[in-house]
Amino acid sequence: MDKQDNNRLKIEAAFKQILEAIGEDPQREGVVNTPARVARMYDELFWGMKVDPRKYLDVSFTEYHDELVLVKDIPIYSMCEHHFLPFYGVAHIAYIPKGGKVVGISKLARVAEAYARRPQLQERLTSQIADCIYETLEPMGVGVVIQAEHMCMTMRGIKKPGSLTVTSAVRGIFETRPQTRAELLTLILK
Ligand SMILES: Nc1nc2c(ncn2[C@@H]2O[C@H](COP(=O)(O)OP(=O)(O)OP(=O)(O)O)[C@@H](O)[C@H]2O)c(=O)[nH]1
Ligand SMILES: [Zn+2]
Repeated sequence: MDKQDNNRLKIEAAFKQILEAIGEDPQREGVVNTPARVARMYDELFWGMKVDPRKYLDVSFTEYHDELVLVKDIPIYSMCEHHFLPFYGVAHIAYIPKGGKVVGISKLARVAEAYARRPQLQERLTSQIADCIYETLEPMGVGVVIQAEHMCMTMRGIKKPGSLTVTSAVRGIFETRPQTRAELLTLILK
């Protein structure tokens, strides 16, 4: 049995216990395959645990556009590490290349996706994306903004549906030049 099979079995066994603990009959027809389904689903929701997202930025190429590149409204789904409930929304990722070092724009979304598919905090997700791009591409600057709704705040707890959490992480020129940062935030949030 390989490691992945073994991990799925662990999740299955644990989820069967959760079913029992909430008063379900784990043999009931409707839920008998649920532990196995949850195990497969967790593979999908947490696949980012197994990758180093820096690899997506290995394939940079040269194009002398040393000005803003902004990919807006990238949908993201992540899991709150405190409650294991989803938080979801959009990520906006901007960078200003240096020395013509650019990447395919889909790679920015791939970086966001890989970090989102882990137990996360919105702040950490935002900084991880920014740091990954800043350290790998060594651009003039990077700015990341995420706007998300947290189900742990909407369907339970304080129950405030529609509340939106906005986080930002800026590096390089966006950090040192307030005017450049202000221009970016205006473009992102309009
Ligand atoms: N900063 C931050 N907090 C988060 C994030 N996701 C969830 N939380 C918060 O994590 C906190 C966990 O607080 P606890 O008091 O330990 O847990 P709790 O009793 O379930 O808290 P309530 O949600 O207030 O009922 C809550 O305030 C959540 O709103 C996130 O991405 N960033
Ligand atoms: Zn939560």
